[in-house]
Amino acid sequence: MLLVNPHSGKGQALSLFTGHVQHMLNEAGVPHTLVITERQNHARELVREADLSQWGALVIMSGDGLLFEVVNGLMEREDWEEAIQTPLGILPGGSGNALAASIHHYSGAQPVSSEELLVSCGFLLCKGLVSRMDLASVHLGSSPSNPTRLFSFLSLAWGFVADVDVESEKYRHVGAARFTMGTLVRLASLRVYKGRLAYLPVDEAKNWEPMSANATLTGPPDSLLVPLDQPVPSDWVVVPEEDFVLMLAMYQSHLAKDLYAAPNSTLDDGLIHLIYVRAGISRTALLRLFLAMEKGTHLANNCPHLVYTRVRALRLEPYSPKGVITVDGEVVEYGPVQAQVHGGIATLVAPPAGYRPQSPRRLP
Ligand SMILES: Nc1ncnc2c1ncn2[C@@H]1O[C@H](COP(=O)(O)OP(=O)(O)OP(=O)(O)O)[C@@H](O)[C@H]1O
Repeated sequence: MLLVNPHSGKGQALSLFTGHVQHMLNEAGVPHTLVITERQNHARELVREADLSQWGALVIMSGDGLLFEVVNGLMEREDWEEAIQTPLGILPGGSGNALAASIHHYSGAQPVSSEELLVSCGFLLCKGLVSRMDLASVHLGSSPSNPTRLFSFLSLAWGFVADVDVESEKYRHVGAARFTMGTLVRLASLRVYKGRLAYLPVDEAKNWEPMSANATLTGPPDSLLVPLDQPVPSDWVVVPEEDFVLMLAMYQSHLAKDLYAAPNSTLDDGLIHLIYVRAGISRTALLRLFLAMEKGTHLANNCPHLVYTRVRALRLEPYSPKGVITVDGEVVEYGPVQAQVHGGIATLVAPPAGYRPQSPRRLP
């Protein structure tokens, strides 16, 4: 099933699909049914109810937001454990296209233009290789006794990055350049975000009483988390600083096509790559970090304000009453939030680790 959001990106997803990918699928003998999404949550409802045995894969042609709906629709099903093993595919039709860029990168290919990225993802779709993908379970807790849980395949952001993501929506007509424009605008009014950040380092992962053992939540138990109204367990690290410029948790390599934010990440490493920038960084140094992020060299920049660490779970408690938190680029309820990674629970149409593309052969 190929779900196309006709409004994604610059509003050309359907013509991009028919112009670049459809004939590739036909030539590769990949039968597909096109579903044009009609509204927000259409895809989520559709996959929640669908007879999944009919489909070899669920592929979306949109930005990451439509895949976010599909993942959460699958995880809301009674048979979530089986449902989330349905191979998921992505064709870049948005302006960010973080997962598509990550898959392209994992395939060993060099960075390319937006249209070439679409062709590359179409080609990988025709090949049909599948891999495991991590998901993070994210709890949003303005009401700690009844937290909302959702599943994320890409990122959790607060502060500078989340603000830029939301504020740059108005520049979406320029495509991927919207993030550069948004970054420059926000740099001009750089601010400090106050809150408490804590995390479970990779080596400390110990299981606690499963949090989702209550019957109301579908999905795997979050054995590393305790309820949001309780202090974090003793083996967590509480970051001493409470003034930040940004917090970014990534489970894939790219935050957008040209933002190679977590260069050490792989599709199913079972890790959250946590990056935070402490307050006190100058505008110039922050700009330098974002410029370096295009090449993925920002972590080697020796920036004293930047901290990078690999974790299994984290908790963020923002102090300011208003603000923006994004999950996979989508704005979610603002307030305390915690997450834990579930290694490799989803399946993605993407080449496995170590895959190297064959050099093109000339047809006889
Ligand atoms: N026909 C539709 N009309 C309006 N909204 C839709 C429609 N189909 C899907 N949506 C919604 O559009 C939202 C944005 O989609 P998505 O993130 O995939 O694309 P995008 O916003 O163009 O991508 P990007 O954020 O990279 O620019 C999704 O949350 C989805 O629910």
